[in-house]
Amino acid sequence: MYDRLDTLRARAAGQLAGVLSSDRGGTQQARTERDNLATAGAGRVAQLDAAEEGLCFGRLDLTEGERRYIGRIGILDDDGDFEPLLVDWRAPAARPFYVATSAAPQGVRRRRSIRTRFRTVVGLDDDVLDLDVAAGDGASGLVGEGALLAALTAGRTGRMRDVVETIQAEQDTAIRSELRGVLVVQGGPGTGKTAVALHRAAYLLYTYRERLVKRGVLIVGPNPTFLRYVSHVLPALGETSAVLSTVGELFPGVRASRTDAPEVAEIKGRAVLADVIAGAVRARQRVPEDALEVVYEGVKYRLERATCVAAREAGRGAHRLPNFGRKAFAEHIIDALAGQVVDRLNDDPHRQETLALVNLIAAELGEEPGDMADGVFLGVEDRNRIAEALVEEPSVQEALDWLWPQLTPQRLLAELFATPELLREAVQEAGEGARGAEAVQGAENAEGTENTENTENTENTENTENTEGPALLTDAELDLLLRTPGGWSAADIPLLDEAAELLGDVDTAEAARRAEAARRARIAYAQGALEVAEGSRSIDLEDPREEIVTAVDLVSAEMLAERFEEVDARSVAERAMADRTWTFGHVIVDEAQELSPMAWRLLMRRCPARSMTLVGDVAQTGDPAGARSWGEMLAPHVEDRWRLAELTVNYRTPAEIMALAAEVLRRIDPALTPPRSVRSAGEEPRTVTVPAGELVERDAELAAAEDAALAAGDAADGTGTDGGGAGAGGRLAVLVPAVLAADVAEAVRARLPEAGLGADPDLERRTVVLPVRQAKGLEFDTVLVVEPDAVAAAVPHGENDLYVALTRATRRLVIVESADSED
Ligand SMILES: Nc1ncnc2c1ncn2[C@@H]1O[C@H](COP(=O)(O)OP(=O)(O)OP(=O)(O)O)[C@@H](O)[C@H]1O
Repeated sequence: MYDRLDTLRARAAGQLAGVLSSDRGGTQQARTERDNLATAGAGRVAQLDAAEEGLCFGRLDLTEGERRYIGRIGILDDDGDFEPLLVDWRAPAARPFYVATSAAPQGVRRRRSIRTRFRTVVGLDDDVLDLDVAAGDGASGLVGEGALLAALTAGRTGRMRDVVETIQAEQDTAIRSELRGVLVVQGGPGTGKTAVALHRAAYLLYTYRERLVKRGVLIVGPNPTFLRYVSHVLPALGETSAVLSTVGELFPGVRASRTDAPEVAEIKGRAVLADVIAGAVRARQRVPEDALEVVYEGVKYRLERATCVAAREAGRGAHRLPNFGRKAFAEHIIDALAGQVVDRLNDDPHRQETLALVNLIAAELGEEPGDMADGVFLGVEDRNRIAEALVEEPSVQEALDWLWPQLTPQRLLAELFATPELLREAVQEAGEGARGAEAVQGAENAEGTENTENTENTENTENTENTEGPALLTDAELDLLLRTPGGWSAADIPLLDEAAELLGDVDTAEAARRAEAARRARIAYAQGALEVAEGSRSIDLEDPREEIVTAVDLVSAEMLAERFEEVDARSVAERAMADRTWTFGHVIVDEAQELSPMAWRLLMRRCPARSMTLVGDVAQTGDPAGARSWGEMLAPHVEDRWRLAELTVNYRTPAEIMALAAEVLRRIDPALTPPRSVRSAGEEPRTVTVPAGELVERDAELAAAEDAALAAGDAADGTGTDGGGAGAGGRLAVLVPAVLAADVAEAVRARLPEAGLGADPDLERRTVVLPVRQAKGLEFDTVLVVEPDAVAAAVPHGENDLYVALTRATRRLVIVESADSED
């Protein structure tokens, strides 16, 4: 198989070299096609390279005598019959490797796990399924137990690895679940949810390639540290077309750099903010109490309230989105002003004298008095010219901007959060808007019409009665939202997206309009080209008895135009991340319990087809805006149309450590069951109690001792490197309450200068110090949890954070608490 891999690789590399060295000239079209070929060729080479390590890892001996090899990619024999030499792990034929048991052997007699190191086989594990039945074995429920345990006890490296060789049956079911609809994968710590999420992405891209490569698959993770931790898994599986992102990176052109206090982030995450933003948008379409004055050519004109109300109605009637309705509104205002200017000029006190003079001249010339005789002084064209001049007038522009500004999401939110009056107006308007919409909704439902557009805006208004309801946000909450402008936080991103949605993307609409105009131009051009072809058809060939096929018969103008369309050479990922309105073929969310209702609204917009995989654990929710229940979280978007896959086996945390974590889980919710650990470590968790004043120093001391122990392991393995760099012997994390993070990091640095510290530390360092919240989704061989009581006491999800912290270790857990905290 490796011989065949070498051949395929040489061929792919040769083709790529050919494309790259070919003539760089030619038309734009030719260049773009060449770029696309080169990208595809490079992808193929990368895919073949990725298959090198562990190319073939399984064999199935079927009862019927067939033998199948399972591996990272599919390889066909090329001796003429193109029999599969190796079956891709994602192909249906590979499935029994993951799910066959002695109770349900699926035609499998023997499953063999093959372990290789480079190109040498170093181990075999056989499950003889019919023998297992005879011996009463196979009760562990694990598939390929030997290979699995070998994988689980290996030292961690600071990067997540793929698990294709040892996927377990319940994970396989989730991975291969169909593409459509919303799949929720719920599982306790260490049950392989992240592994499932990533392998599912690879499976979907393989199985539904045509459909998914064009729109892309988006994988959302909780923070950049986590994304870096998992970022090697898909490339190692030969997949490079998934987009990894946090929610904070999903608004093009904005990078979240500001940090919100947790209570502020929580308010910003509430679904009611959608109403507040809708209110803010409406409130920006103002009318004056009495009238607004504008100055044109030194003369004051009044825009009466009634005129402004009528203009606002005209704008709102013209388009649902204010940035598109504004044109109609502005035309109304300008028209009203132009009318006033014309009237004023016509009422000029000198007009009668001028008229008499003009008539006199006309009479002298022996001409008719003409138009002017009936009093029409300024015609339609004059009025249009005045209107054009008015649009340019600063005073008029100022009035228009006050009445109905053209807003970007950034300007709307920056001004909203910096101006108490705007915020209050927005909330008031939101209350009225929501009540109004609810009434409309009620009426429409009564008529039996379905209105999907409005449901999203009214979904959180149960508590706003038709009469005056409770305020959507309290005064104290409004105060928390106020801040000076400058920079955006992660919690602002869904709000910006919401605002863009409610205002109308002028840029996007403009781009679409230009694209459509260009398409029409190309069609017109192509039509011309076809006509020329038709006209120049040789007369000699025009034999009515023969069916002559010409270009005109073969292609339509549209087809020809498509051929000339410039193909966008950017990757799907690049295009998707640059376009706010991009919709993905599938969206996968890891640690999905952490997302706020506002973040869900953003993600749902990126996936209108609702083809999604959401993995997480509602018992691990740490974010104040996160979810308590999947049903509650999903109801506004898909009601109860989602399916659940549950993972019950913990592959990470040894039984001894899990027993301790289970106590915390009981405190979170006695109804929850901890996942069953697949192995024990043979070592109980250790608690070290230290005097309160020495806590920080002793943490550093213990961290140094554990670091040294891991380093010794590295040295024994022969994988160690100098200092605190990467080695395969294992990783240590010191997990601390946020308030102690800086002090402990400083003390650890003094002893271990190479340790990974700070907001986004390098996880490949042997030792890292992390605030507990940052440890979500990660794992380490040894974990030191500092001051667990302080972690648990944090509001509102302290116990959940502690549960997360206690379940990060694959081998050893040390708890450090101060004597005071024990009291
Ligand atoms: N089938 C498997 N074979 C080998 N290792 C596995 C398997 N499933 C999971 N693991 C390993 O178990 C560990 C935990 O997996 P993962 O991080 O995906 O769990 P999780 O459910 O996302 O955990 P948490 O919710 O605590 O973040 C990882 O090291 C992963 O590689």
